[in-house]
Amino acid sequence: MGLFDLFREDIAIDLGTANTLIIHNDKVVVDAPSIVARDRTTGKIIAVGQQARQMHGKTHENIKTIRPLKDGVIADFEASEAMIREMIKSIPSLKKRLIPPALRMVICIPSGITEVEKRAVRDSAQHAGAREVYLIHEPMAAAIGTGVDVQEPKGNMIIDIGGGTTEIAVLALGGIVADKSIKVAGDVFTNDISYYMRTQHNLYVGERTAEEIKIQIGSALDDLENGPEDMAVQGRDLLTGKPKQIMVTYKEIAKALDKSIMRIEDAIMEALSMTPPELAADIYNSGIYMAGGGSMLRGLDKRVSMKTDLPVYVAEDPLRAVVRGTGIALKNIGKFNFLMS
Ligand SMILES: Nc1ncnc2c1ncn2[C@@H]1O[C@H](COP(=O)(O)OP(=O)(O)OP(=O)(O)O)[C@@H](O)[C@H]1O
Repeated sequence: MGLFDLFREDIAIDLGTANTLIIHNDKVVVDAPSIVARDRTTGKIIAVGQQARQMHGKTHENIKTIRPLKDGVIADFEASEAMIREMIKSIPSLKKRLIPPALRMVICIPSGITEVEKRAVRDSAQHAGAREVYLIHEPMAAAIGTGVDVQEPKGNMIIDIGGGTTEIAVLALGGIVADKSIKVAGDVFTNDISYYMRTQHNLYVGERTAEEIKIQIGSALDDLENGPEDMAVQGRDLLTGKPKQIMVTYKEIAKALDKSIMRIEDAIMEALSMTPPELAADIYNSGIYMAGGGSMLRGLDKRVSMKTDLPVYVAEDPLRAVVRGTGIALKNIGKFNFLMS
């Protein structure tokens, strides 16, 4: 270990549209919503993560809550930099250091990202204190985090359904052979539910409520073996303006999400059709891996399996697969040639 190593700390970041996760010393030390609250008058950041999320949708005119990332990429540079900085500051094991450490970071980025968007991630990290920044494509990180050996001469298909993007990639020999990225993922599902509530029930629900509905009773199939119980949903009646409650079934949510899921299915079919035949044969044998929070939607694995006639495996703890993979990449910086410095 060199002298420099004593002052260096390594962290892996999954900078997501919905959630940001950080691994330090093999442990997930940050797992928080990607939200920042800013005071409009002073311009100061007053809260990030969970605390900012609690304010989301409930702010008065002096406070603004911002989601710094949109569709997997940085939409508000200043807010994302502040968010990264505050989240790093909150890591208990780093707080103890008398001298601020030189940070080496591995950050994952969507595969369809432009050079300008890549630059924004790198700059945000550097402004937040990183000395060395390495980037890794999200599907690669998701595959590693799911336990796939990405270096072997064998094709593997991974689908990462996050908040802003669904990334579908065929990986072999440490590289991405075919990929398709679409902006249909968890956030669109949430919007579909809000739209359904407004148009079918005249009920205006906020983003948080729509997301709760998705998590509690969301489904990709309208016929589940053990379907969830109906859910009581409160919001504002669009006709009378009064607060109101209605009961919602999972079958209704399956209907609300159907079109968006069809777009994901189409993207998967397109990625499969771009796959070279030898790798297609491998995928036929090994099936498809799914990760990301969106993959937790009830029945989605079954629906993709029915569409592709392939077995589908959902990662253990899908919300953490990407950061787990990023953490493994961090430990193997010298070994993994697909890490971009
Ligand atoms: N049980 C669940 N069922 C359905 N969706 C879920 C569930 N739990 C979380 N989600 C959704 O998963 C999404 C977040 O997933 P994830 O943290 O993997 O995304 P992200 O990495 O922040 O986004 P991106 O990769 O697009 O930048 C959110 O839209 C959230 O509502």
